[in-house]
Amino acid sequence: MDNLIDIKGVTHAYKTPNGPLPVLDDLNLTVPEGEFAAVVGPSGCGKSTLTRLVAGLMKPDRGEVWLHGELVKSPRKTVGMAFQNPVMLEWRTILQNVILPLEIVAPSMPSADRKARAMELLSLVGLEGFENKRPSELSGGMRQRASLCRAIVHKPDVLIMDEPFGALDAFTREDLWQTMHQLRANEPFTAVLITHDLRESVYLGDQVIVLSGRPATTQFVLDVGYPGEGLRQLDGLYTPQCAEMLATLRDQIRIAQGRQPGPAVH
Ligand SMILES: Nc1ncnc2c1ncn2[C@@H]1O[C@H](COP(=O)(O)OP(=O)(O)OP(=O)(O)O)[C@@H](O)[C@H]1O
Repeated sequence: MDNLIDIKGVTHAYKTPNGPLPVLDDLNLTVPEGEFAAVVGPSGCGKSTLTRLVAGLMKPDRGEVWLHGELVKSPRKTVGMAFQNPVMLEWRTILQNVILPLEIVAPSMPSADRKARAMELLSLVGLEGFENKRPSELSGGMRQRASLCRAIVHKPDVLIMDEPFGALDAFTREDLWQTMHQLRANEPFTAVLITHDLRESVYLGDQVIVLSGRPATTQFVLDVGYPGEGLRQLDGLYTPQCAEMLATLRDQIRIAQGRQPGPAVH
């Protein structure tokens, strides 16, 4: 499998009034095409910075970011993004919000095709019938569903998500995890998910990348062998196999925070 994302020796420091703040240090990371990478690490270690570099919104001081065999030098249209608080345009309907990336990336696409593509995704995530509502008429979970549709409507090379489920209640979050799997089953894509939730990282990720404390480097990579076949089931999170993966990740986070690993979980 080819690597869709290849991050090679990336080092970056922000310029601040108190001098440079080193954030990433010789970070290497690869995500094969079609894989879902979850990135976890201590608060403030540089996770969001990493997403900005992959999207081409910033350039690293040193090192290279490659997407689909091309060196990233500027913002990429072929990246889809979703954040904790979806930014929706209130003067547009949900359907018009979802269509927006197509207007930018595929201006010559007939409007009936744009609409059909957006409706296909909206019905997949259970929002059929809400397409003519305004964003403020939807719940937070519904808005996030619509925002995921908008992030992949133009079939981006990679979907980057920065804590997209962080502001949702636990039940809605688990619903959205399942929606994420349905979207991938329908139309496989490569994804990078930043999260603070280790269960989420194991439920959604094919690999979980643990970043060290700032300046961050890749400290540990867990290959997730999720129990069961086909679409992942939430019950799988309560198996000994998942408990062990979660214990490993918890230990790695403690190490990244400069603390002692915890006692073994049985
Ligand atoms: N534009 C900027 N200028 C200066 N410092 C910045 C800038 N953006 C981020 N930082 C600092 O860089 C460090 C890493 O920030 P970043 O947002 O990448 O971390 P994070 O791991 O995503 O954080 P969190 O887990 O809290 O969301 C933080 O200390 C932050 O304050």
